[in-house]
Amino acid sequence: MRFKIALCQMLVSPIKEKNISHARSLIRGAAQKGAKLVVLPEMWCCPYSMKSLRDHAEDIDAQSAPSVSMLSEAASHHKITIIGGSIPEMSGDKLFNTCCVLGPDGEIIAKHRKLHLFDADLPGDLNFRESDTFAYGDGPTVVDTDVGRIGIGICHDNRFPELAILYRSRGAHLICYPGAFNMSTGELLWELMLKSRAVDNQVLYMRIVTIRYYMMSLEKFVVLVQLFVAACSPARDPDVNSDYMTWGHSSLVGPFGEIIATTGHEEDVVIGEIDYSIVQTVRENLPLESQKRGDIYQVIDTNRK
Ligand SMILES: O=C(O)CCC(=O)C(=O)O
Repeated sequence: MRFKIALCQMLVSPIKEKNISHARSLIRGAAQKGAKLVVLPEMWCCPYSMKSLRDHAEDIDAQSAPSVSMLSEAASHHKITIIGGSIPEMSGDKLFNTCCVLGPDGEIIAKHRKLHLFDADLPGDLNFRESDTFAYGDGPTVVDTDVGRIGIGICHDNRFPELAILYRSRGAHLICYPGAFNMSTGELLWELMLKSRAVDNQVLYMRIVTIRYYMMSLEKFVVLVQLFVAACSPARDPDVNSDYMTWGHSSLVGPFGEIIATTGHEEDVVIGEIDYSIVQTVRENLPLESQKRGDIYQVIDTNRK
C-alpha cells in the first residue's frame, strides 16, 4: 500500500475557535494535495499552558466537543483518516492528554490517552510537571485504518522503546506521535528519538552504560522495530504567552531510520509518501524478528486480550 501522509505543523493561537478553523483549513489543503492520512500536533486547539488547559478541555464522548466535531466533519468530508493530534480531554474529574483517530466516515475509531507524562527538572533550564495536571492513560493504542495498522503515542511516549516494540508485535507498520518537544530537549533528542523508534537499538547503548547487571546479555538485546514513524509538532511561536515553547521539526522517518520528509520550526504542512512494501523489504533483508533471543529477553504485552 502506498499513500500520502500530511503532518500539519500548525501555529497555535490563544483563541480556541481560531485554532479549530485554522486546523480545518490545513486539513483541507492537505487533502487537496492528495493526503489520505492527516496528522495534527499535540495540543493544537489551545496553548500548551498548564494554567489554561482545563478551560479548553472537552468531553470527547459528548456531541458538543467542538474540536472533535470539526475533525469528524473534516474526515468524512474529505474521506480521509485523521490522527487528531491531542486535546485536553475532561472525563469525570480527570484531565487527559488525548488523541482521537477518525476514519473516513467521521467516526472515532480510536482514542489514545498519553501514557508517559512529561515530568522534567533540568536545573536552570526547564521545569515541567505534566503529571500535576493530567491523569495517566492506561493502555497502548493500535488501530486498523484505511491506511494500515497504526500505533499511537503522544510526545513523551516516544521515549519508551518498549511501547514501539509492542506496537510492532501487534502488527503496526506505522507509529504516529503527535508531539511537542521543547527547546531544551528538542535539538538534541527529537530527531534521534524518532529515528531510534524506527530503528530501535539506541537504547542498548544507554543500558550498557547504566545497568551493569545486564551487561553479559546486552549485546544480544538488539531489536529493530523497522517501521515508519511520523511525528507532528505545533509550529514554534516565540511570542505566545505560554510556559512552553515547542521545537517543531515535524518529520516522517522510514524503516531504515531515513528522514523521508521534514521541516523547520515555522508553520508548514509536511507531505511524505509511505510505501509499506519497504517495511517488508527491510524486514526480509534484515530478519531481526527471527534473530531475536526470546530465551534471554522479552517485552511482555500486559494489555493484550
Ligand atoms: O521527552 C522529552 O524530552 C520531551 C517530551 C515532551 O515535551 C512532552 O511529552 O510534552
